Amino acid sequence: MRVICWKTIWLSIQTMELFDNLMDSLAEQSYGVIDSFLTPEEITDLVILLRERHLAGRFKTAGIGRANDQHIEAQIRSDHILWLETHSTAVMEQVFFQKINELIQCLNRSCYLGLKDFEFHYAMYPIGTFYKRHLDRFTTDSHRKISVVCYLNEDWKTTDGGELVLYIPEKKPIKIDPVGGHLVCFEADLLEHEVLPATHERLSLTGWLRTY
Ligand SMILES: O=C(O)CCC(=O)C(=O)O
Ligand SMILES: [Fe+2]
Repeated sequence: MRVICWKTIWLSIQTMELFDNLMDSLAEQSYGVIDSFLTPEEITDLVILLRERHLAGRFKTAGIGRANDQHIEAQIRSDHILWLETHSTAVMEQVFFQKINELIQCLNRSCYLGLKDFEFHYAMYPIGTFYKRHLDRFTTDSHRKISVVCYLNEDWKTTDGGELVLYIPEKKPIKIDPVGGHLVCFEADLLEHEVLPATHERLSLTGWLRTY
């Protein structure tokens, strides 16, 4: 006899509701936020992975420009990044990718975006570092449709700074605190944005949903 796990059903109904709200917000304002995309335990596991890899010297100073034409511009951005491998054997990264795949399916169903792929990197912003106002999509690569940032900052306070500022055309800029577990999505070719300096190290998973 099949046992129905009500907790699983309840959790997936909750996730669907969160995704529905995100779709509405994306359609109306070109951006959306989910407050509890990751649980505190999931954040802790991802931070452990991030720190292990950082200690192993695998992070690089982030550059600007296309993948095959990157150069470092410390006046524009000064975070350190490490790209994730899609076929990672780390369980927590696979759990994260599974959630991103569910998000992609939802976006394709509701917004007909034709998303087929994603790419993500860990980002570590040391104290006082920033990423000046920019647009994520390159003029020569139109396949990045949606920018996604998932924060990994445990116990973040508003006074710690490090806000993501979204510049929505003809509206007042929106400031978002990089609170652990929060996920922000926005249209990669539309919204200019910047990362303000923080008084604490600032951690995230940042990526793009692509049409291939
Ligand atoms: O970390 C954030 O809030 C945004 C990061 C960002 O804009 C980027 O990596 O392109
Ligand atoms: Fe960006």
